[in-house]
Formats: sequence, structure tokens, C-alpha cells
Amino acid sequence: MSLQDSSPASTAGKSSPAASGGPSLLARLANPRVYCALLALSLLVIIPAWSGSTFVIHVFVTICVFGALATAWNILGGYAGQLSLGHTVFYGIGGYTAALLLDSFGLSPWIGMIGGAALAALVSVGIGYPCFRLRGPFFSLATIAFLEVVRLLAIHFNGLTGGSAGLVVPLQIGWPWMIFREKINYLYIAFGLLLLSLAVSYAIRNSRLGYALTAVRERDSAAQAAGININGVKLWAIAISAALTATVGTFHAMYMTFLEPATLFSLATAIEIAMFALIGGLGTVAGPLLGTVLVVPLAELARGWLGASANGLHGFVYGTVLVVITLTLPGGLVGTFGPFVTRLIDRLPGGGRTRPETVAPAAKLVGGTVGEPVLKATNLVKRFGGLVATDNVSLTLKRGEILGVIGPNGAGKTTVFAQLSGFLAPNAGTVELLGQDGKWHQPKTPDAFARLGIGRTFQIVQPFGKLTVLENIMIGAFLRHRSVDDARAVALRVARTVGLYELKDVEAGTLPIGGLKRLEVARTLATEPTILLLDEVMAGQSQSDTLKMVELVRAIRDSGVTVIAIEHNMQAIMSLSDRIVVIDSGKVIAEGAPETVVRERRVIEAYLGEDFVHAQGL
Ligand SMILES: Nc1ncnc2c1ncn2[C@@H]1O[C@H](COP(=O)(O)OP(=O)(O)OP(=O)(O)O)[C@@H](O)[C@H]1O
Repeated sequence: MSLQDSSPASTAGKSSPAASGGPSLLARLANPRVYCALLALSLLVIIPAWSGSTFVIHVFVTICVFGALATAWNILGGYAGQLSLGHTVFYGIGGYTAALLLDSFGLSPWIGMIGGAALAALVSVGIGYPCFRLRGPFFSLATIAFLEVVRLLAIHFNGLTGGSAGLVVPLQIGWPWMIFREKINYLYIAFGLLLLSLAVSYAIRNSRLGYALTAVRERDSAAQAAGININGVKLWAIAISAALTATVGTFHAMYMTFLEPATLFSLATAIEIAMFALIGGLGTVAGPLLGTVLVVPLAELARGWLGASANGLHGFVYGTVLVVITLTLPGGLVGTFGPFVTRLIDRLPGGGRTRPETVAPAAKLVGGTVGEPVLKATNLVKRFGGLVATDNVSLTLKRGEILGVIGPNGAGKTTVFAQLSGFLAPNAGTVELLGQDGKWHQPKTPDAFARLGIGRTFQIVQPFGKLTVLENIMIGAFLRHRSVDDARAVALRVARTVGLYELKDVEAGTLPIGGLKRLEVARTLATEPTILLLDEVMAGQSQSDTLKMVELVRAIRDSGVTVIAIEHNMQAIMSLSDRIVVIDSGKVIAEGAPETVVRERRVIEAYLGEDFVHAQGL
């Protein structure tokens, strides 16, 4: 079995988010997914321009504005799974920054737009840094709290913002001032901003950052094991999302020509934006816009027809659609109908093309002298309350060896692994790693351990369930390869190596346990580790699959990777290991060659009990 198979691979282009680079602009335009999307988008300008009605143009400006806002929100809420309900804080910052720069310094709103975007990005990092520690509803509540604080500040500093009385935008007409007599010009700008949001969202979705965000949303521990700095990528997401939101906020303030804290920092608007994305499909490029297209015209038409008697009716319309969609289509419009529509579109001329063949870049060769220490754990102590799970454990891993770790259930093996990979900080003791630079390092976080070459699997498998098998492996490959094409080619090579190639387009969550165990190994192997920590990867495998796994682990070692494996399958671990460490009650009780260790009295006692040892006269 070879780990360096670099044969080219071609697959049908249906997994997402995947495509990148390569084809020329013309070739891209000939793709029905592209030309259908452009045609559908152009209707947002053609219909109102053709109708000429001021009301219709207003509805379409509103669609473009909220479509852009929902698309921007989705970068954080959908891709990263951080449900911000205070996003209008950035929208308001965009509006007020441009209006104040215009009012005080006569600066064009186009410049104010850039200033607002930069300020919103900065503020977003300030909000995100403390709030990303919070999970689920607590994060959402914290974003609402920030929004309320900023709204109250805007009211309080009335000398600057005009307070609750509001601020009127100086009425200078023309493109430099973003104020027009002809409403259609607003539509062109709103449409441009929508295109900008969609382009950024699409680019992120198909980039290394997009994969990282999806990984963090699905399983943050597996993402960390793949070397992803989870707070770092979330900060990128919130900064980009905030900058886009502020950009739209600037335009919308100019369009309304009047700013007041209640409108610009409105909680109701923040919830609406999130709702549009939810209705259309969270984490998809087209979903937020589709949700907006479905709901905004309904609400605006109801408001237009019923006038003042229908005050607040739009909220009722939004609520009704949201309830119906969440009850009947939990994946939103795109999540539910997307695959079907995509299949139909792919039947159009130019559709259903296969990806070009790609060759995986060669895996980096692991340098160093066989037998030299590569990892030193010294006197590790880990307590959980009164339980000492790891009690002064010291071990040294030597380059090129397979070290087996055995011990009865609850002995502390996984706890040791968690400390060797940065997932648990020891209460005492140190873990040192020999880096590729020849120096010893003491990394602190799991992603720092991964970057230094530690690859770990999890005893309880951690697949990114909604992604395909190939995309799961790609997330590992991104640690050493920035380009999507390279990561994909590496993932295909690894999929072949571990026997998952045939299942590469299957949703990972549907794999049986044996497949999931192999996927754990594949994702870890794709990070091109120098030290591989395998936690019970034989569990749940058939006998033939166990033999294949044994062969695979040997091949990994032969490629220069050092392996440390926890295993309950005694036959497999004994045949595989060069050395065995036995842990019982958090302590190392024996260490040495497999055949010697299994004969040790303390080991037999740990597994079979004192009575057995006495009965056998050992
Ligand atoms: N996060 C935690 N909080 C509290 N106790 C924990 C935690 N993690 C592990 N433990 C306890 O620490 C002890 C060692 O657990 P650990 O999972 O490391 O054992 P193990 O040798 O890997 O067991 P197994 O072979 O069954 O997987 C057990 O008693 C376990 O209940």
C-alpha cells in the first residue's frame, strides 16, 4: 500500500463547496449554473426598469438592500453558524459614519462608505472577540445586548448623532452625493451592492476560509484537530460580514435621507435579516436572496395596497412565512429544492461537465533521524474534580515507531491523548514537540499542535456530517495546501489510500461506523502529520477491514510518520506496535516490547484482576 499515489482524478462537479480556479471567463459563462444565475439576477433590474413605476422600483431597491444584508449576514450566521441578532449595529455604523462625514467634512458618501465599512469591521472584531466564547442562544443574546448599547449611545450623544430626533442627510443631488431625483439610479447602486455581497459570499463559500467556517459550524473539535484556529476564522467572518453590512447601511441611509437610532439600530430589522436567510436556506449562497425575494414583495405589496391601516402587517407576513417554512422545509428553500433545481439546470446546454483532471501535490517528506525523540510528555497530571485521570504520566515517542497504548476501560488513555494534542491542558507537566525546524516547542492550542505536525483521530468519531466524504478530507488537506484544487487532489489521493474513494460524494453523516472510523483516519492523514495519534480506529471494523487498517498504519509509518495508537483490539495492537505502554488508573504501569509487556504481572492483574493472577500462580 502506497501513500504517495498521485494519479490524476476526475469526478462529476456536483459536490459543494468545491470548484475553484481554472476555467476562463467564457467557459464559466457557458456553464448553465452561471448563465441561469446571471439571467435571474438581471430580472431584478429589468422588471422595475421596464415597469417605470416608482413603487415597483422602491420594492426592488428594498429587495436588493435586504438581499445584500441577508447575504452578508449569512457569512457569519450561515457559514460560521453564529446566529447574530444584532447585525444592524454594523448597518447603523455604515449609515451614521457616511452621514456624519458628509455633514461635518463634506466628504462624499462613497468615501464615507469605505470609512463605515472599516469602522464596522473593527467594531465587529471587538464584539466577536469576547462573544465567540459564548455558544448558541448566549451568543445571539450578547449580539442583541451590543445592539441595544450602541442604540442607546447613539441616542445619548445627540450633539453628534442628532439623538432620537434624528439626522437629515444634506440634500446635494448627483452621483458623488448618492442622492438622486430619478429613483432608478438608487436601484443601480442597490443592485451593485447586492452583486458585491453575492460575489463575496460565493468566493468565501468556495475558498479555504469557507471550508474552515463550515467545519467550525459542524464540529469545532474536529476543525481544531485539522489545524483551524476557530476564533480566527470566525473573526474573519464577522469582519467581512460587518463591512458588507455597513456598506449597504451607508447606501440605505442616503436612500432614506434621514437617520434615527430607532431605525438604523433596529432589533426588528436585525431579526428580519436573519429570517430572510433562514427562509431561503442558511449557509447557501443563493438562499438569503431567495428568502428576501419571497418575503419582501409580499410585505411591501400588502403595505402598498392597505396603506396606514396595515401598519405592522409586514411583521405578520414575515412571521407567517417563517413559521410555514421552518415547519415544512427545515433546510429552507435552497436546502430543500436546491439539489433538484441544480439537476434540472445541469441538463441545459453546457451543463453536467466533469472536473478537469488534477494531480495531487506530493506530500511533504518527513525529515529527521529514525529513533530520535519527537515528542516528550513529562509528568502529566490531569484532574477532573477529585478524580486523577492522568497521574504523573511520562512518555517519549521516537521517530518512525508505532507505540501502542493499552489499558482497561477508564484507565486514562484518551485523557493522555487529549493532552498530547492540546485538547486538554494538563494541571501539571509538559508536552514538548520536535518541530520541523529542529527545535522543541510547547504549543498551547489544538490548532497549534496540528500545525506542528500532530494529527489525531477521535474515539467518538467527529465527522462533518452535512459535508461529503471528500469535503471532510479536504478540510484536513487545507492545513498544508491553500488552494482548493490542491486540497481536493490531496483529498482524492487520501480517499483512495484509505478505501473511501468510491464513497467520496456520499454525505459523511450517512456512513456506517466502520466508514466513519476510516474517515477519521483520512481527514487526519490529509493534514500530513509527522505524528499520528490514533484513538481506537479498529473499533467497529470488520475483521477484513481491521487487517486493512493494520496494513494502512504500517504504510503510514513506512512513509516516515510516527504513530501512537490506543487500541482495545489486542491482536491488532500487538502485531502492529514496536513498543507498548500500559496505563491503569491514570498511571503508566508497564512499558516495553509487546511480547514482554503482556507477560508482566501488573498488566495481567490490571486486565484480569488480582484473583486471576493468584489463581494462575503468576
Ligand atoms: N471531561 C471529563 N470530565 C470528567 N471526567 C472525565 C472526563 N474525561 C474523562 N473523564 C474520566 O477520566 C477517566 C479516564 O477516562 P478516559 O476516557 O481517558 O479513559 P480511557 O482509558 O480512554 O477509557 P476507554 O478505553 O474506555 O476509552 C474516566 O474515569 C473518565 O470517566
